[in-house]
Amino acid sequence: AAVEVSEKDKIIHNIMTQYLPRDVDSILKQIVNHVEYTLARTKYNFDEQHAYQATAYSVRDRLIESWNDTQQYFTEKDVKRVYYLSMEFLMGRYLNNALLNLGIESQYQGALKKLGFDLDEVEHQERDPGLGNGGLGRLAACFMDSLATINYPAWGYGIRYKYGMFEQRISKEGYQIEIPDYWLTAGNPWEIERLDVKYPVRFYGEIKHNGKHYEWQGGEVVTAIAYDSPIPGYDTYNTLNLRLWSATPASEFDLDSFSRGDYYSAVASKEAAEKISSVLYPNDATEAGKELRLKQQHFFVSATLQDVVRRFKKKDRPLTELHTKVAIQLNDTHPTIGIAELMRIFMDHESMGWSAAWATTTKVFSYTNHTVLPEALERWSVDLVEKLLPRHMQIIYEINRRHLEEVVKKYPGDGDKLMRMSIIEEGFPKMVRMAVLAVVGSHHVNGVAAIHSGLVKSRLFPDFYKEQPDKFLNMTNGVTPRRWMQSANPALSEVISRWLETDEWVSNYELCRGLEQFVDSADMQREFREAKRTNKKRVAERIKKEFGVEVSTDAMFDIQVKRIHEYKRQLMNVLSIICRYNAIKRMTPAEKEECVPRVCIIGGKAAAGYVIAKHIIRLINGVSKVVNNDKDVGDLLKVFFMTNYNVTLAEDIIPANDISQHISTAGMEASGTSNMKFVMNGGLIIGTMDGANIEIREEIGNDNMFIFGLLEEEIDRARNELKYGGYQHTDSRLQEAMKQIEANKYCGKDVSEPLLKNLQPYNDYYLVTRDFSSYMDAQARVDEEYKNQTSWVKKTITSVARMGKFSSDRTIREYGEQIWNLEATPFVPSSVAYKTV
Ligand SMILES: [N-]=[N+]=N[C@]1([C@H](N)O)O[C@H](CO)[C@@H](O)[C@H](O)[C@H]1O
Repeated sequence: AAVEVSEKDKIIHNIMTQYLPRDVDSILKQIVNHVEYTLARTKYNFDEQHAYQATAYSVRDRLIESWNDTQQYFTEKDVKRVYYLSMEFLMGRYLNNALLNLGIESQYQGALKKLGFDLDEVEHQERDPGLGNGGLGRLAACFMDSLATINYPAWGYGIRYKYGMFEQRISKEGYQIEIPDYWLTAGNPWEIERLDVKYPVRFYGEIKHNGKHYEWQGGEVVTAIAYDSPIPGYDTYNTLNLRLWSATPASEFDLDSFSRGDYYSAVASKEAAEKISSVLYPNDATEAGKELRLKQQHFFVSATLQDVVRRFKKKDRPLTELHTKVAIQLNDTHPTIGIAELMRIFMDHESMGWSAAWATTTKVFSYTNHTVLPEALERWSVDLVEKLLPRHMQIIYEINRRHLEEVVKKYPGDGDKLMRMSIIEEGFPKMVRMAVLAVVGSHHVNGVAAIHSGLVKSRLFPDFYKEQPDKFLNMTNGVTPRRWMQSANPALSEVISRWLETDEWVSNYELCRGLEQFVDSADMQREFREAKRTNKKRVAERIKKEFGVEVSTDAMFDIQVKRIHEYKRQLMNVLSIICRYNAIKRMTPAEKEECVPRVCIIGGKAAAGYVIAKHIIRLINGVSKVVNNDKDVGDLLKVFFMTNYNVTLAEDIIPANDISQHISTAGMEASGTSNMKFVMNGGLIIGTMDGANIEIREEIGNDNMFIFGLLEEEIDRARNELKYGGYQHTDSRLQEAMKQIEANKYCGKDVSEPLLKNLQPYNDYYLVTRDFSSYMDAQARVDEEYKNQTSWVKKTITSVARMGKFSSDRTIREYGEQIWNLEATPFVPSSVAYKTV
């Protein structure tokens, strides 16, 4: 049917009809325009930082165009949207990713060149927004890129922390120091402050019943303000929205206290409000358990749900149909309070009855678990929830009462099952198990790799799995090939595109299988090696600059970068480095000839309060100092702890890997995602049968990986053997290394003692001593294999070719088909209301 076009539309339509032109000269004008009109600087005098800002604003203009059209198109098509709720979004730098996804990098290169700037240098001006801890936060970012690229209607919702992940510095003694990361010093051109999008969020207070429904009154109210960032898809017009909330005081100023002359509390309430979104809790895979953390969770979830319900209600239809247009994914238990919050909104604001409210709520939410580590499973004391969120505690009690009623009906008298399946953990104090609430309130629950999803069913929620097996799914993680290959590794990406004669693999990774037919081609092998050498050279220069040490790019670059955590066993890595060092010290010149030189790179942050993890960093720096200054060793072994590991550093060093380490105690790394990035960037893995390592091995083949160590099902027995003296390691290399540590060869007693204590059989919970010999055998296999560079490069080519499963596009398609039931909705500029290309 013809679309009714108002006069106003006709006028609007005839201005700004075209998308911003993409030629170099137009882009140059747009950049200089922003220097003048946005940065208010003269076009004759602006430096690299200003050039970055102006470039960012001009790219943002383009994103805003397709962003507005995409949202309008989704509204016009009345599509179902998924809302990804996450306390963390580790986005990394925006500029280069936006230029590549818009397919406009070379034009910007040309325009900036004409202005006397180098695009690479300009991109380095950008701060890396560290709004996340590690894998979980970065996964959310990769997912946003894939959601946009495969044209799924989606929004990301989170918190706009003023202080992101702390900046890590290393003292001259080798200890980690945490520096607050105020990342907004130069502002953020990639966000739009939405002063018109704000919601009240309440805390504390009391509950009244007004005869019709409950009312939550009193307490504290803060205002959530929205900050929107456009998320461009690759090679599509679709541009999604990431909405991050920032807390401000409900009333700008508490005039009453002020007029009472109580100036301090007038300001205090302002600060208290802003504190809610001020800092990210730096814990990875461990819960914070602090009141402010729960406040942060309720803050962003309440604002989000109010926003989602407002959007749904734009069209006149019953809220009992919310699930037909809205899917909400809980990124771990952090947003789980949302289940009680949606019930509150439905019943207290929308007058829905309990059953209708619950029926709709459980059709809206689905939950992803990211770890089985007991210390990471969030539990809040009932007292705290009752104090902070009294209405929610009421609702949680009622959810639990009705839930357990069903359990009792089916298993009368089975008190243990009741206890295991209860959202409330009895005891002093009583606790609310957020993971159980998430399972009870969700229509689907998934783990993030096959082995992990198995443990979620068998170890975390066996009773629930027994009742509803179909509720439990596996969604193996993935990473976006845009940032982690095309942007981070142009050298290798260029080789792949040339041999495949297309760069479509960037949005359809399965096409890379086509590389396998060339695996025996000397030319392809040479080009893969040259790309690797280019990346190793860049990292060698970085090491020279940062540590003043020359490294040879003929050496094998051995990299382990991830959060420092005992289960990730960086300690086992540094112990093997000490053994390698001792072995080299004993080598004859002839043996040294045969020895494969290694550059060992380790990096990662330890949570601020995680003492043992910080000790491990101190030991690594101690070993690095001794080894790197030992003339006997020379180029055969170099060790570096790369400071302040974050997304930008990962993009720089991952392409330079020959071998990367993913050596967690089996059953403890839910998935891992850096393992995928390393192999996609032409390296091989030494690892345990844990997390996604297992599926990577299935996809690329056992010959292309160096697997070692106990299997998950062997762990409990091994722990008991160690604990009760059934097993004592006899590895003389390990004993020698531990003796040296005890002698404080690499660090002081403050560090050596606690670390050695944890290696004692009864204490070695992470089985470092138990897996050590098998690990060293695998390391010896790596050395042997690396000597044959042709076979090595063939393994890397085969591996790159077979990594299609680990593109986050595959992961998101599975979520879309099996959990969210979404339609890909590519925006096609057609109807009158839209611009034309
Ligand atoms: N929390 N948490 N979980 C993790 C990571 N630490 O962020 O989530 C990541 C993303 O799912 C996993 O890859 C990783 O194994 C797991 O430990």
